[in-house]
Amino acid sequence: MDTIVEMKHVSKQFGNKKAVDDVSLLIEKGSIVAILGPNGAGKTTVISMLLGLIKPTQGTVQVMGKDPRDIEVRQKIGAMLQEVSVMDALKVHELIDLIRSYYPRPLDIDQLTPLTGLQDKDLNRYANKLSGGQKRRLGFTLALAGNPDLIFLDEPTVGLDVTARRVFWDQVRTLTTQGKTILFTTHYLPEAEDYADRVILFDQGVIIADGTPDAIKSKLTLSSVSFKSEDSDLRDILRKLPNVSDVYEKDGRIYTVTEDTDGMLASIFENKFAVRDIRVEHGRLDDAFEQLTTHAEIDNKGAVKS
Ligand SMILES: Nc1ncnc2c1ncn2[C@@H]1O[C@H](COP(=O)(O)OP(=O)(O)OP(=O)(O)O)[C@@H](O)[C@H]1O
Repeated sequence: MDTIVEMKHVSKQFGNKKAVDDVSLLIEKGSIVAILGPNGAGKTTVISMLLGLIKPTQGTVQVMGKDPRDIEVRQKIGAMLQEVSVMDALKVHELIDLIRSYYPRPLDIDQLTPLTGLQDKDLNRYANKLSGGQKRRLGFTLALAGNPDLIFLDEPTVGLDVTARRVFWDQVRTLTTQGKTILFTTHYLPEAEDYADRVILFDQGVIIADGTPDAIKSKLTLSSVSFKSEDSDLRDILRKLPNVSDVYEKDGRIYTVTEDTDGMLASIFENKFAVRDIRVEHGRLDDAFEQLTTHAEIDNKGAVKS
């Protein structure tokens, strides 16, 4: 594996608060990694350490084999943070040129705009006059301006409509084919599910799940095949089928819980069960996330409260 980011036993303490607690991780070059977690989980603290903005209290952080504060590393990193702090007195093209000037081998503006969807007509406008969506595109443009190898995107699609989101993620995918690595945060989990190669889920300063979205879902969520049927004996027959772990009825539908939805469909057709309106449902990353981050409180009588 070609490693671009390495954290070894990293902790960050703010006063009494341990925001990050003994985190170790490696990130592979060319991957798209989603850093997820509920509010206060430690995501921003981790990213700030990777960007070299704050120092760990303990442990080591290396980006491209060096300290992230090293100038050579900084010149290979681009970041799109939540609020683009747009300088009022500058026009869009001036702002882009300013950021380009910090980097040794920046992209030209006409290479950048097709990548980020910023329109030529926006280049001459004052940055603070742009709409929310245009500001996100400008933020993305500034993150890519220096032609970085490692790109941080903090909630990059907030305020973008559905089409703009899709175009955005298609462009991100294109960047990884050029060997670039993407680290992003989002509270919009379907986006992580659809576009991340890997999800790292933080909670209370530690990593509580790490893997492909499919691996995390299959470990934590259930799949089902459901249908409508008037056959009153069917539920008992279904319970006896191999791979069916539960059968229940909800809103006029019979649900069979199974890891093998294809096998379940085959059984329905082979046995000619009198069913209609068949649906196959797989658990979503949201379900896994909720399951992992809902902290059950135990009261003093030993009962678990969610
Ligand atoms: N500069 C700071 N001083 C004191 N406490 C801090 C500081 N920065 C973060 N914290 C605390 O550390 C914990 C982790 O914060 P962090 O901002 O990393 O979480 P997050 O996962 O990014 O949350 P969010 O999704 O709300 O942005 C929180 O309890 C936060 O209050």
